[in-house]
Amino acid sequence: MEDMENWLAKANVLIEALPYIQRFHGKTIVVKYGGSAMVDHDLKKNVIRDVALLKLVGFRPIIVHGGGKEITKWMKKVDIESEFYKGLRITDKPSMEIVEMVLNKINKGLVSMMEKVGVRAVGISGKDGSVLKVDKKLVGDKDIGYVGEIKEVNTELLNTLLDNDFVPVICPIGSDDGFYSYNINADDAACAIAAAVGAAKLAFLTDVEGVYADPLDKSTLISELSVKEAEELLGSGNIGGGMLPKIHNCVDAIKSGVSRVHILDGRIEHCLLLEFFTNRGIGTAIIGDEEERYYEKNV
Ligand SMILES: Nc1ncnc2c1ncn2[C@@H]1O[C@H](COP(=O)(O)OP(=O)(O)O)[C@@H](O)[C@H]1O
Ligand SMILES: CC(=O)N[C@@H](CCC(=O)OP(=O)(O)O)C(=O)O
Repeated sequence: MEDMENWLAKANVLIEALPYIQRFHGKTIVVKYGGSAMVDHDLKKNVIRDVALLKLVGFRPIIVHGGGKEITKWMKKVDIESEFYKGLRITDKPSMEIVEMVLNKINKGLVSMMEKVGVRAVGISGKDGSVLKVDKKLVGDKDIGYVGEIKEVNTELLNTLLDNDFVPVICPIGSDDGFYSYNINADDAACAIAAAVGAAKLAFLTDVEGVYADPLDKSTLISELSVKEAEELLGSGNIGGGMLPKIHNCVDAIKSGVSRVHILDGRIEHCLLLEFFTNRGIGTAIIGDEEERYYEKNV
């Protein structure tokens, strides 16, 4: 009897997933996998398996990954101190070399994990196929070195990979018109790519439950944020560090036509499956308007 109940519960989980599978079937989705949520190998394996499942039920996933923590670790090994300005790494020439080596290493590691679970993946940087063309980024009038502002996303290679059943795994390095390498914040890269491919959803996996109205008070977790509320929050002084570029990018992504943007806790096992296939909202959803709120609850 108990066995029967267990089986029925499992069947119900699959049935609950049905409308979501229908909604996203054939749609391109972008998963931004942040370095903060990559520290545990088992969790990493789960994230990759979740993306593999999304692929196998007919979605067209693209992974854009970061690796900020790993870069900082390797910089320390060669006695380079990491410095950030408004959440962005100040990147001189020697730092750029480390950034590129570390991100490429992470990239191929993720590809191997994906291939191991039987899903074909291709790892590229934004330099391949000129996917990410950049100009040097200035923050106000501050020069932060070889940091790129994306000016163009070439989707040709991405669409070729997606159409041929590969999962593109992209690390955030781009090139300028002179083909010099630039370090790009991975949230910027994910947002620009999601907008360029017309993604139906952009999910940021990070190492917090979601966005807090007050980062010192965990009870202030926000489950839904409209663009207007997100913009107000950015001006409140309560958003700091890596969350700054993330929320700016969430707002930009919605404004560029990405329907759903989520910030999820990558430390929760299978957070992607929970977000995509169930109606328990986890993390923080950034949404366009009241109608979207209504639609999500009634899907
Ligand atoms: N209001 C806030 N709500 C949630 N996290 C915040 C907030 N302000 C700052 N943060 C910080 O932002 C971090 C997430 O950004 P980041 O470290 O760049 O992650 P990732 O590597 O996933 O991009 C969190 O670990 C948290 O310390
Ligand atoms: C310009 C800039 O800050 N680039 C980032 C690129 C990696 C990244 O964004 O990684 P996370 O997603 O793990 O933060 C950096 O050098 O850390």
